[in-house]
Amino acid sequence: MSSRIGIVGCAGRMGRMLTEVINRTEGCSVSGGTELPGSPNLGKDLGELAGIGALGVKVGDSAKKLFESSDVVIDFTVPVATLSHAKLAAETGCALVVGTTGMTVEQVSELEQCAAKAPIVFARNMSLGVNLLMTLVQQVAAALDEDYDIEIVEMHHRHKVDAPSGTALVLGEAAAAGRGVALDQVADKVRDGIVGARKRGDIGFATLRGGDVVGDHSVIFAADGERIELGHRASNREVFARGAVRAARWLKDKPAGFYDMQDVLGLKS
Ligand SMILES: NC(=O)C1=CN([C@@H]2O[C@H](COP(=O)(O)OP(=O)(O)OC[C@H]3O[C@@H](n4cnc5c(N)ncnc54)[C@H](OP(=O)(O)O)[C@@H]3O)[C@@H](O)[C@H]2O)C=CC1
Ligand SMILES: O=C(O)C1=N[C@H](C(=O)O)C[C@H](O)C1
Repeated sequence: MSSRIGIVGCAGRMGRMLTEVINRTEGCSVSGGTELPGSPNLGKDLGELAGIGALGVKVGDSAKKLFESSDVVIDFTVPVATLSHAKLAAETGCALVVGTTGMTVEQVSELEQCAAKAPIVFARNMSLGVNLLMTLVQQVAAALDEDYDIEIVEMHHRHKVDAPSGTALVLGEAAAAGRGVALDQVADKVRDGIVGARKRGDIGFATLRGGDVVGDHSVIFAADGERIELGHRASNREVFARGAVRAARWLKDKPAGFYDMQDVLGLKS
């Protein structure tokens, strides 16, 4: 049977890309989409918004109705909205795929609590490439000692509102795990003014914003005399949307629980 997939935030950059990818994926259909009350996009056709021609599915403002009429809902919005959607998932039992970044530790914990009542995939990067990179970064960090300074550099488009990116933080967590430390004990996210020399063992972050960059990430291991760089560049948003749709299909018959892309892609050992 076809998977009915709903999209909250369907007029956003990722929302529009999701409409296109779901529509062309065999065995999937777009069950509906929402934007906030008052949005100029309410009532518009999701297909028209995505530039693929009318699908006969209009943008609504009732997330509750969307959860009741979908097998899975995909959410790339903002943290506060994602939490209200997760509560609807818990109420209705509808599966949820979350790609929203910029959530606090407390917000992620609330999301996880909702996963006791509905299956939820949460991944700050849905691309296959970044999920493989996470494993590589952990392995390299485990193989090197603190003579290798770890710096994470990311660049995104001018509209991005959160920093460092969710992916940069995930890569930082992978590097910290490789070293057997917690990221929040060693992260250095802001440098401005006379901040002193670099502290041994720190993991530094640098954030660049500009133009239409979809998402570039580099993890640099810098020692005296040599430098190793592992990186990923997304050249379009389709990689994230394909990952999200893959997660939605994987999630359809799963029991309630909190999953990530490593589960979806079978990368956990
Ligand atoms: N995990 C991953 O692989 C990826 C994650 N992301 C993350 O996804 C999120 C969205 O990114 P992007 O698509 O570029 O952002 P956009 O701002 O383009 O899209 C977000 C959309 O959600 C809408 N929205 C906000 N609140 C609600 C609500 N309560 N109900 C319905 N719709 C709502 C916004 O409406 P309005 O504009 O009116 O506020 C907007 O249309 C970000 O956190 C980003 O970092 C992005 C790409 C990949
Ligand atoms: O906002 C974006 O665009 C992206 N956000 C995610 C992040 O914060 O890591 C994933 C991707 O890099 C694009």
